[in-house]
Amino acid sequence: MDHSGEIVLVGCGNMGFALLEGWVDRAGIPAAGIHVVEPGEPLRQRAVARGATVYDDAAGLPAALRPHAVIIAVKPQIVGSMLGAYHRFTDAAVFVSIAAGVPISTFETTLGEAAIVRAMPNMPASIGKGVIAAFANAHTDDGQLAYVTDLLGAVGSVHWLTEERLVDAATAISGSGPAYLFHFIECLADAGVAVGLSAETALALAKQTVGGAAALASTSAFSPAELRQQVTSPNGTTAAALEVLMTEPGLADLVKRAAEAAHRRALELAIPT
Ligand SMILES: NC(=O)C1=CN([C@@H]2O[C@H](COP(=O)(O)OP(=O)(O)OC[C@H]3O[C@@H](n4cnc5c(N)ncnc54)[C@H](OP(=O)(O)O)[C@@H]3O)[C@@H](O)[C@H]2O)C=CC1
Ligand SMILES: O=C(O)[C@@H]1CCC=N1
Repeated sequence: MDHSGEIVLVGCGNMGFALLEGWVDRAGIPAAGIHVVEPGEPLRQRAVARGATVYDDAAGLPAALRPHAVIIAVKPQIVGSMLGAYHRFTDAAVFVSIAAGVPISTFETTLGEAAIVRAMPNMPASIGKGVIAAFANAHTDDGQLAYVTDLLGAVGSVHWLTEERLVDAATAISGSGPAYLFHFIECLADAGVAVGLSAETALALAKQTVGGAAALASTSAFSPAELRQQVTSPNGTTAAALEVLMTEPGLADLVKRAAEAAHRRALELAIPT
């Protein structure tokens, strides 16, 4: 990847900082070229600790700055009101929004015929293991598409989508998905305590089980269903557990309803408050 381009990162909260960490710590993108706009003093300080240049407001950005990319990582509800301050970058930069639900049309209302990408990363980007779904508007040229693919690809695998509405679907699966898995780890650890393990041992076993199973599922030639069958001895312990998890409506229904709720919320976030 060409590391010479400068980046403006707007919002350095949970996900903005995860991207910053991934770019600087894992992908070797020079922190000095990353300009972070973030009102929160402690959050600016942790960005400074990674080597980024920080500002409490867009007005502080240097007049001569011509970034290759402006990353919008603020809450969906405030996107519309803060975009105007970045209009001056539209002639040189591609705008990459990670805001859940906010449609490209909201950006075009303020930015006009700018290059805009709607991307949905997830938290494991902070350790270079993210997955990012993305959709670009028609004003994004091939060079900008390649640049954004490299930039997002530096922190995870990038999947370009053919329709913007699919970004909301991806949000419900991979954007929010890490939280589902973190909750599953909590549940598995609690279950471990219930059958007699110490809290510390139960959490260690639960974390490594989910991490190991995810790594195996990612790298194995077998499908998740085949791997599940390999763990399940006839009339054994796993079969006893899966009878609980897979008897309808079961876990499948619960996960489907959870993802549908996330998807509905993404659609609601498209409507300006
Ligand atoms: N968390 C996640 O795993 C993921 C989040 N996203 C999306 O990323 C975006 C950010 O989410 P998340 O990081 O969790 O939220 P956070 O609230 O942690 O981060 C947003 C940050 O932006 C700051 N901010 C507010 N106004 C401005 C402004 N005008 N200019 C610059 N920064 C500003 C906020 O400060 P303050 O709090 O003081 O207002 C806050 O520190 C959201 O749109 C979300 O949908 C996408 C994928 C995954
Ligand atoms: O919860 C949210 O709305 C954001 C989007 C995906 C993950 N976090």
